[in-house]
Amino acid sequence: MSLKDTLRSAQPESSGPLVEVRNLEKHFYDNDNIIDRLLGNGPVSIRAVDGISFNIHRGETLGLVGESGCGKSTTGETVLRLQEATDGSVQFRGDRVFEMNGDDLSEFRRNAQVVFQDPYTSLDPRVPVGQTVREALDIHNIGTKTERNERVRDLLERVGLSEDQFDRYPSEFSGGQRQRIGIARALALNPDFLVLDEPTSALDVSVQAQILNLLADLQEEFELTYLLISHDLSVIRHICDRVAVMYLGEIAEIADVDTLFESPKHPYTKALLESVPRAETAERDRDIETLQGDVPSPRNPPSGCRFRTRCPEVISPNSMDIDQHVYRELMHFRELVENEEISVHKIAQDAGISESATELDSREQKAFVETVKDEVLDIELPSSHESTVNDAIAHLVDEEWERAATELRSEYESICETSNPQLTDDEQPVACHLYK
Ligand SMILES: Nc1ncnc2c1ncn2[C@@H]1O[C@H](COP(=O)(O)OP(=O)(O)OP(=O)(O)O)[C@@H](O)[C@H]1O
Repeated sequence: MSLKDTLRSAQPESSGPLVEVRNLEKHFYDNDNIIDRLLGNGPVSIRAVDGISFNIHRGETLGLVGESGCGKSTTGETVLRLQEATDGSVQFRGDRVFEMNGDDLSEFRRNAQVVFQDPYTSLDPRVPVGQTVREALDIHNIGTKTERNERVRDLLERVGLSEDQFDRYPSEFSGGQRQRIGIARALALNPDFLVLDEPTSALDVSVQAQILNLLADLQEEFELTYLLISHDLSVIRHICDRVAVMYLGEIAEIADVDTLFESPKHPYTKALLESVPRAETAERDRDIETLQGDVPSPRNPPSGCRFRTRCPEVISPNSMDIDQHVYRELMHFRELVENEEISVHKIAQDAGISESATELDSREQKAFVETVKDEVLDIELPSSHESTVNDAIAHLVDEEWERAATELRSEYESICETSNPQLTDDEQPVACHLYK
């Protein structure tokens, strides 16, 4: 039996998705060392991946897209069991990956490989590239050394290098060539499944398309299944069949690639698409609603829908007649009150209230309220909302934070804050209260 046949026979066929991810969680912990414990600091969890589910079908490319820090790489590494999951399950060809050991685990490691982002750091500068590509064959003790070297030479040619580059060192290759070596290394054991973690983002734009085309050709030739992680929507569009959009450890939307680009549902997907620069002049001048601010910290994610602090379509309470911009400002204001982040003393000074005043007369009270509105609430408040907001602000004079917050909450709380939407169970699953 040839070495290729040996590798091929290890892969029995079965029906169903190749990879099934269910409620996957990966939390990291800060303040978890002995010094922190001695100082009495409790561990703080970082919810990098917080309960995500998706399938990857045989032969397809599923894209995982989202801003930096939303948990894409942690997802890829946890699916491959390079990181230990906190909870949830991954099935590969129907077998539970987190329960594998011995031969099962070794078989899974042969079948599920990774290509990393940075071809500069992922190759050992002291090892000739042929040896690097051969390493996995050596570890799994596959074939004779001559057969292994022959396979490596084949692979180098297949990824667009030449077999006589076997004994060269990584420093002798360009970035694109090094990524080709990384791909050859990932293919050595004839895997079924590759996680491609930002495979082109460290490369020059001119080389990116060549690597993506190579990945597409290899997928067809070797019937590969890909999970492609990228923050770059043009890369996603170029190569993916379906796309899962990730935000702060959760999945916001899953759709096939054309549907996602032509009719996105989730406000986050829409904002991501809007933030891509357009080539056409007419399009360049459009009124772009880009993403405001940064992704909140996964140490303390927002309640309810995680995107609601940046969402342009937050749902206001039933039948409230209020402009979206005003509503978001009021939500932000309430958060400042809840977190006691308004400098009451400075505002009292700015309002001309004497430090020694124990009780304010109605003129001072009014001046305080107006100064808070001027300095903190950066909007023209419609008259129908004046009295609720003024009453709440008046409580801040006596630093009655909770009372002020309760009044604002009772009037302005949104379902987007109180309930975390789950992915719908339909053709284009989306996790947003607008699509119940
Ligand atoms: N080993 C770790 N210890 C603590 N926190 C971590 C660790 N690895 C990742 N994180 C945190 O988990 C969150 C998700 O990180 P991750 O790298 O998975 O995101 P990403 O979407 O791949 O972003 P990027 O594109 O920047 O790599 C981030 O807040 C990150 O700081």
